[in-house]
Amino acid sequence: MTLLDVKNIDMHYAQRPFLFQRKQEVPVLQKVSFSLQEGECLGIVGQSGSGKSTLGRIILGIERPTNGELLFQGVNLYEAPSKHKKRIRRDLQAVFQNSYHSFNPKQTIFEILEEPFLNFEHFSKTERQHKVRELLDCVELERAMAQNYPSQLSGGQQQRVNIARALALKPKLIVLDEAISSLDMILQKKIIQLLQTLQKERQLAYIFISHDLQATRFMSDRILVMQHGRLVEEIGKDGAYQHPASQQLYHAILPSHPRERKHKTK
Ligand SMILES: Nc1ncnc2c1ncn2[C@@H]1O[C@H](COP(=O)(O)OP(=O)(O)OP(=O)(O)O)[C@@H](O)[C@H]1O
Repeated sequence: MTLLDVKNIDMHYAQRPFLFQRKQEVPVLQKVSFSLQEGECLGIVGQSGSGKSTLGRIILGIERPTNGELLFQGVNLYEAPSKHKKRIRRDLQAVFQNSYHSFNPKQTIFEILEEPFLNFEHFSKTERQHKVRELLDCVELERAMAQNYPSQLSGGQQQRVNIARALALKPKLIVLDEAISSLDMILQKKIIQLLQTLQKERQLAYIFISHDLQATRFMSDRILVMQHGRLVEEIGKDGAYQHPASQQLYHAILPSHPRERKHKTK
């Protein structure tokens, strides 16, 4: 079943071309349309500045597009009455790249993870403690870590806390914007495996935004390639890269062995 329908999204920002010049409307997204099925992982790749994060913010309801429609389970995200919006906010969560900056450093991990329940549920303290323990188990973090502060955790552990927080309200879709980019290769693999397990267990859908084609390919059922604010190609799981923008991204991946690198640049 279709979870998300993105229809003809345009986004313009007012930018000053040069100092002291009058602001002009610059198109950052143009006629972006796609849909996402329940439980699907859709990758969005593109070079820096192609509009990936802007699109992610629009999907999350953080920014309103200049034109176009966004339907979440058939409900228009920007026109919905507040009761519906609250429901959509639960179902739509995000994990961003810089995990540390998304925390209040004065809160313990327990306080960070109990917050969604305080905001959206009427659980007792004991129920919240139980739920936080469940979340820590889910992302394979020690329960004792609940008493720590974010600064006492490694980057990988912080990103697990972020994923746990995103999972708290049992969402239907998580937008992962460069969510593994700041981690080393081994941690990236572990987090991808964790995300894939959670996806299967919970029928979760992901939008996996990245400039890393290799990681996105590994993670996604389908990939959309963006260039200058437009979707220029859709690639299936084992599909070939046809568009020059996709090929450029593909050729930017350095194979691990120098012999393969030589072969690839031919
Ligand atoms: N609030 C804003 N005001 C003006 N311009 C903006 C704003 N946000 C983004 N832009 C512009 O929109 C374009 C796309 O930015 P965006 O961050 O969406 O790209 P991206 O593909 O996610 O890049 P990266 O991979 O580097 O994060 C850029 O040229 C950027 O300068």
